[in-house]
Amino acid sequence: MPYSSTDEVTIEKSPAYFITESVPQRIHTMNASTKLIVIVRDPVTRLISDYAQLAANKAKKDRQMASFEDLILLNGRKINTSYKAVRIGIYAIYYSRWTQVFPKSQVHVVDGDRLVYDPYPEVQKVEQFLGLSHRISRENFSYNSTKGFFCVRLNGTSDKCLNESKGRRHPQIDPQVIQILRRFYATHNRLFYRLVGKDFGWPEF
Ligand SMILES: Nc1ncnc2c1ncn2[C@@H]1O[C@H](COP(=O)(O)OS(=O)(=O)O)[C@@H](OP(=O)(O)O)[C@H]1O
Repeated sequence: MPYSSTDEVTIEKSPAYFITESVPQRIHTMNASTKLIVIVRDPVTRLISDYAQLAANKAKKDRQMASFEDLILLNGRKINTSYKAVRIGIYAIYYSRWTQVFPKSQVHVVDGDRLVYDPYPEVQKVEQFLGLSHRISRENFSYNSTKGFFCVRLNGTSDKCLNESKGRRHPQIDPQVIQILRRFYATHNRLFYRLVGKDFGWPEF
């Protein structure tokens, strides 16, 4: 990480840090005052998004992906917990790991579902958490109906949207499989809500 001067905040983003066991202690050893931000979304949607991303990457190489159901279910009914993308959604495991090393006051959890449909309040909370004065306003977000997402408006006119690899169309999944997944994640989600002190309201059925 580069050094920051007193009027700078250095930000680094690595999604895999959240789940990698060795990372919390290594970051703490590097700088114990580091502030951590994690963006979470309904783990079922996260899992489908993960699958859509892998399928899109395979399609680019003219390769086909196994079906979602074949990957996440054993014998068509039981959740395959050895599938990495399934385990990533058990946020309580990873959050506990981080908060054994860092105080909870240094870990901010962003509601990723809300970040999509109403980004401003989530971004405001991040400014506050980082101790920054409020510079971002509602006018800095404009809804792009073609993309179906908010984009960032910087100088009043030009919009910066995320590229097409973000916000892909998700595949249709059998509602029964969704139900099995929702039941599987429900207990883990409730534990996560307790640990964070916030109910994200992810569907359980
Ligand atoms: N404004 C805006 N525009 C487009 N997409 C948005 C936006 N805000 C949040 N998102 C959601 O970000 C999801 C992609 O996040 P990733 O997990 O791939 O991000 S990363 O791995 O940390 O880079 C991506 O998930 P998918 O919809 O599954 O692609 C989006 O839902």
